[in-house]
Amino acid sequence: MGQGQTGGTAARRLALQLVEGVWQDRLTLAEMEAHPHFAGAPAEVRARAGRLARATLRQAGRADAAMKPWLKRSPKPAVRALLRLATVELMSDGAAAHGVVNAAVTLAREEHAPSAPMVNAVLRRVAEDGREAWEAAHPQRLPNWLRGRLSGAYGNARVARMEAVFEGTSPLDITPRLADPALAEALRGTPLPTGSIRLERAGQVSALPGYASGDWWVQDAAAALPARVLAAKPGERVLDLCAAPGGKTLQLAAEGAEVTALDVSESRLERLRDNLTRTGLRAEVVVADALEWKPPAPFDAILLDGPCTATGTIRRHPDLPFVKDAADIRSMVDLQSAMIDRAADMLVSGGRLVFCTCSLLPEEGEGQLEGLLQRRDDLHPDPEAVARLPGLEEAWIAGPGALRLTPDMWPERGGLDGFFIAALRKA
Ligand SMILES: C[S@@+](CC[C@H](N)C(=O)[O-])C[C@H]1O[C@@H](n2cnc3c(N)ncnc32)[C@H](O)[C@@H]1O
Repeated sequence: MGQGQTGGTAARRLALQLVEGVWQDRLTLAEMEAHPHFAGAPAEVRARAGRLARATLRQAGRADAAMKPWLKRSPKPAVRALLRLATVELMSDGAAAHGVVNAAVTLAREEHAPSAPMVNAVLRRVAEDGREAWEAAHPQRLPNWLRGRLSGAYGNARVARMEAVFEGTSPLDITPRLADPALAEALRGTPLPTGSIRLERAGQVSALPGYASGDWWVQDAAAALPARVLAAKPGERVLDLCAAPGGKTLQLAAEGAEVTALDVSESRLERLRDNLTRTGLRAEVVVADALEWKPPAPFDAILLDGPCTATGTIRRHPDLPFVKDAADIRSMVDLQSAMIDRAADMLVSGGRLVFCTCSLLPEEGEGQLEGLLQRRDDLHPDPEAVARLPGLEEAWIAGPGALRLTPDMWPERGGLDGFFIAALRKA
């Protein structure tokens, strides 16, 4: 067996472990990729395994449709994972069919020897005749815990459009430190109306022009909106209450505000500090629990990007629907409401609060806004703050002072992450 084939089987073995870890053990890709077992593999094996695992998590539904006609009975989960992985590679990777099938049979022999002949037979049929069923299949459906909630909030047709988005990969968005028309050209990117720059094919991020000099940072176009709605002014005292790894802190600091960046996670704040160093921007960094920390003085403005189910980021994190479930929602919602109250108490009279979550669930967005307006009579929606947003689209507005972004928006530009953003002012 030549070098390429050996490497190919190693990458597929690692990819199989990743998808099984997600589907069976509910481990995140980030957790597994940080583990020495994965991190110790050669870089090209890791890169290929990561790509293959993500493609499989995104398109397993299509793979099931393509192999169904040739499966006599339902295979056990580990064998199904292997069949899905190989089918996705056969149908979407352009890899030579014999190499994919041989590698899958090798992997089947290692762990599930009695299934190897079946794996061989099914994959040969898929390679020859699976294309039509693959292409005709509905994009992979979200798990029921999430699909039901999203259908209730957005309707079945819109959820189907989101599922189509979740099958594909996402472009790379960057936020410039300064508005510089030459930057998009230098990066061969497209300026977006909201101020971000979008790159269709990025390659290695750290090799791009302006990375080392800190002229920009990676941040989804939707994730860049909350800080723009807050519109920090030079010299203002601004608190970024859940700050790490710091994309929004960098935006606030780039506006010249005196920023305090607080987060409970020391390790995530390390990344924030690295980002500040690279960009040459300044912020006071505080490691603390937002619910317990007492500020020396109230703030002019606060950005609260609360912890949430992160369901708005599925197109970048295809493991997420499988590792989370409905049990995660209640505790997140309670924590967010407590943080909103804490933030409101830390504001000067007349101060601005922007609350946001990268969630698609109304409980973590629209419901939070409704709840806080019922609970508190000192916070009021600030529609003017939203109206000033560059590139604002009518379809994003979700009531006074509120924006709702979903991944099916901007289809002609390549989509964007899901977010809920509310702008408020303290009486
Ligand atoms: C959505 S992330 C923040 C992303 C960040 N704003 C950015 O733009 O890079 C939520 C953050 O909340 C932090 N967090 C969770 N519970 C917290 C608490 N009780 N106090 C402070 N931070 C907390 C997490 O560590 C996490 O970094």
